Amino acid sequence: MKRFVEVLSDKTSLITKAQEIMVSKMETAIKAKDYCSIALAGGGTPKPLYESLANQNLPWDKIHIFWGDERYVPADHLDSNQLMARQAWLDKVAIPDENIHPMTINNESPEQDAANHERELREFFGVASVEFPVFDLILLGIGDDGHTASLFPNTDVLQETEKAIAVGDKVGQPRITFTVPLINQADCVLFLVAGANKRDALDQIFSSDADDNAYPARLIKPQGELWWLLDETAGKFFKNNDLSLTS
Ligand SMILES: O=C1O[C@H](COP(=O)(O)O)[C@@H](O)[C@H](O)[C@H]1O
Repeated sequence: MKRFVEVLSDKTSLITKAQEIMVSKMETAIKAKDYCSIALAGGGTPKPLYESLANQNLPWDKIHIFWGDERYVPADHLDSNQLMARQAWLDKVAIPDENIHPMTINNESPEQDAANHERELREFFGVASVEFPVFDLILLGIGDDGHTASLFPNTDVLQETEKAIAVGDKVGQPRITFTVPLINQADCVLFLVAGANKRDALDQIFSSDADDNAYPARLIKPQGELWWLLDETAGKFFKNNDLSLTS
């Protein structure tokens, strides 16, 4: 794993840098195999990135979009990660419908919905059940409790070693989520973190001796590149490319 940490002066610079990395990863993947697979994060932080990507002229027919996690709500619900990305970006560009691969919530059972999405994922990548698909790029955020995707602190899903898609648990509410081994198989994982409310969690995530299960973002160690982009308010006490605190 190659790890990079960058503290950007503000949220606009964070989004600009994230877009540069994304576009570069897309170009590399498309050149190598004629398509690119990207998993999106939900929440508020990546929304301006998606809005900015909506204004780019990219080879949309070669870009395949997935989500790293989804709230257990219908696709038209205001909390839906899919809805946010569609409204901010995907509905505004000429990406073919078949290139969009949401975690469909059928409301039968979270386990069934997770298993359905796992099957779709394995079919798309042509990967058998013992292996994990390799994403070109997975975007992630963190919560102020140290969760990432829907991998919440001290929950059973953190121990998952076989499934690629599983059920996360946000204090009793189910969510569908990529598992740690799926994320760690990626060529590139890009964390976007903004806001002073993330500082305490970052301290623990970057600490040499904190508990991985209490701060699940610590479990993310992809075989490829790991990028942490922090805005000034979140990353105030970190030096670029140095995981130790400066004060
Ligand atoms: O619930 C979620 O939260 C995290 C972080 O969201 P943010 O609004 O603080 O950026 C997000 O990465 C995850 O995808 C989402 O479902």
